[in-house]
Amino acid sequence: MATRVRPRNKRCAVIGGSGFLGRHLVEKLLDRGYSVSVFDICPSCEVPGVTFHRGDLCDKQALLSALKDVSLVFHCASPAPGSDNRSLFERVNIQGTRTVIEACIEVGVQRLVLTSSASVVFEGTDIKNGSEDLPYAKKPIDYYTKTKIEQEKLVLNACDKEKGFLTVAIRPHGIFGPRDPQLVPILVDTARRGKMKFIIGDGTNLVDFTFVENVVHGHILAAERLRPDSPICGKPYHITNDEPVRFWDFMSEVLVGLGYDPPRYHLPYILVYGLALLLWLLAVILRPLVSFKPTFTPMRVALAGTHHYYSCERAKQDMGYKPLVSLKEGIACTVQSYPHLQKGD
Ligand SMILES: NC(=O)C1=CN([C@@H]2O[C@H](COP(=O)(O)OP(=O)(O)OC[C@H]3O[C@@H](n4cnc5c(N)ncnc54)[C@H](OP(=O)(O)O)[C@@H]3O)[C@@H](O)[C@H]2O)C=CC1
Ligand SMILES: CC(C)CCC[C@@H](C)[C@H]1CC[C@H]2C3=C(CC[C@]12C)[C@@]1(C)CCC(=O)C[C@@H]1CC3
Repeated sequence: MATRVRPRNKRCAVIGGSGFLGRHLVEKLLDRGYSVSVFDICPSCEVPGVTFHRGDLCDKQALLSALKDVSLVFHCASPAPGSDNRSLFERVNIQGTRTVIEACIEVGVQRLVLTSSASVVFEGTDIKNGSEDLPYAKKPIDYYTKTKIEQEKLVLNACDKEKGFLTVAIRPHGIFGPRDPQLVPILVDTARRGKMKFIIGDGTNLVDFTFVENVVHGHILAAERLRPDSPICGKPYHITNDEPVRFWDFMSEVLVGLGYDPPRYHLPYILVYGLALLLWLLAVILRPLVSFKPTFTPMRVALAGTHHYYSCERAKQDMGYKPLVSLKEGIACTVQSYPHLQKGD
């Protein structure tokens, strides 16, 4: 069978393309006529039509061969936030991202789109309709956030119109959707262990949850608008569903959709946060002897008990972004994609 040769600007690579967001992105890029290579440490990307390169993004030689002939790179690889492994985060998100930038420049990649996170400005206190002008968190709550900040700075500072290397960072928040390995599975696991009975705080805190297809849409718009004359070069952009929702209403809707009871009883935020800090400290101290991972980490408790929603006005203005799927549709689609997590299964 003859293979169609695509123009270089339609040849892209997705680093982290086997992951949750990465794989949705790969599928949409293929639909839009891109030829796609995936570079990932995890070998689970079996999407037909994709060239798969297995490797660690800290390995420059492996990257150089995977990025040959590619003009556009999406970097959406990261260790999972729950891993709480400082050296892994530093190695992959900081040193690894440096390596990605060097490799891109060496092989002549012209555009690099980073998946950052809106959490780079989150310090555990309320953020209401936060814009991209908010400063980076001075005291990030965890190593994931700390290294995502450094990663974003590296990518945005590497933007160089003279050298023809353009970069942009997309900051999604609370991504959910089919095949998400985090939000719904952790929620259901917590419910199955009988720990989802409590609302942390008064339950009125508003947050952003963003359906994965909207996040993908934001990435592709950014990539296609990344030209030397564009205002988006070297800048970060929030991508959300633009429908802040009460954290506990969202959790309840997902739980009820899957057949579980919603949480009912209230616990004071400060008490739960203090307990989570204590548990985290215990886990660190006891790590040489026993390994246990608390469900209620300080970061999760902070996310569950504060306002954190962001304005995506800038993405609307500069790249014509508009969410394609509403929160209601996104939740329905997500719930029905997890038949195995339904109560009783
Ligand atoms: N999920 C969310 O709510 C949000 C996510 N983000 C960001 O979006 C991006 C994608 O997240 P998501 O899809 O949820 O995460 P996933 O864990 O599903 O995907 C990340 C992928 O990167 C791979 N990876 C990890 N380390 C390396 C490495 N050293 N070299 C090559 N590949 C590696 C992972 O493999 P393995 O599974 O084997 O580790 C995985 O396949 C991340 O950058 C994350 O920080 C931002 C905001 C919110
Ligand atoms: C146990 C319950 C209190 C909470 C269960 C749900 C949580 C697992 C998720 C709710 C908000 C999510 C979230 C992220 C991970 C999963 C949650 C904590 C991120 C930390 C993922 C990475 C990011 O960049 C930011 C996300 C914010 C929201």
